[in-house]
Amino acid sequence: MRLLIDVGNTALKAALCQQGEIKPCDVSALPWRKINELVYASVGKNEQLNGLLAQASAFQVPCFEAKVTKQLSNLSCAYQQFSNLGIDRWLGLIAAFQLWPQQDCIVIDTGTATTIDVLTAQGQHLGGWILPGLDLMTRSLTQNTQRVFDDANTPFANELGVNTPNGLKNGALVATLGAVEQAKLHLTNKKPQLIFAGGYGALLKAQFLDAIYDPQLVMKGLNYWYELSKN
Ligand SMILES: CC(C)(COP(=O)(O)O)[C@@H](O)C(=O)NCCC(=O)O
Ligand SMILES: [K+]
Repeated sequence: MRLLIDVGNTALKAALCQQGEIKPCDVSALPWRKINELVYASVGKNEQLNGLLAQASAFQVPCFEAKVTKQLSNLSCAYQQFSNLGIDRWLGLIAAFQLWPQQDCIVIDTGTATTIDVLTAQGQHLGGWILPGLDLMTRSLTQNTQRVFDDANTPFANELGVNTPNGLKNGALVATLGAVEQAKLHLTNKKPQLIFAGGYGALLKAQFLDAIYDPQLVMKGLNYWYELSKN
């Protein structure tokens, strides 16, 4: 059994992989005796991760950290300084390339930040953008203005705002949707596969026809990274 750990800036996510099946799990009750290896990716320092690595070594479970490389199988990274690319973005690209081969893809991962990455059918990562996540956008305004306020019960909607919380939330949503539309312009294929992941992935996916929401995209990418890298 393989333990997969994805550390973002907001949350640490864990999953157990057995016979290719990836299931989210709770790190407070791990079957350590059944875990053969721990594979992890982290975009920043994390005390909880350090605790898990310490437990792994206590149970003699080998640990492997995923890193960005310029090339991985036929996938190539757009960044010259490839180690500066967020590992979560690289893992999302690996998963997209494995799951939608020969297809132009746009990978949108909404977490603390919303990242957008453009990938050609040939495995060429063209690059992408880093936006504040939806909550970061709304919080930055409510915390830095006197009269913009939010309302927890107001949904994000792709509509004109007719009150302050609407204007705030819908603005964050349409700014993000607009960036996805802009990403499409960088592909000659007008119907790329849109793949959403992360906290607001389902919300964003619902705004597009034929888009995919895969909450386990980064975890699948982490698993593929390990399979592709260990050989
Ligand atoms: C942009 C990110 C913070 C997103 O991470 P997350 O929202 O999952 O915490 C992460 O991909 C990152 O640290 N990127 C490094 C800079 C770059 O990708 O160019
Ligand atoms: K993330």
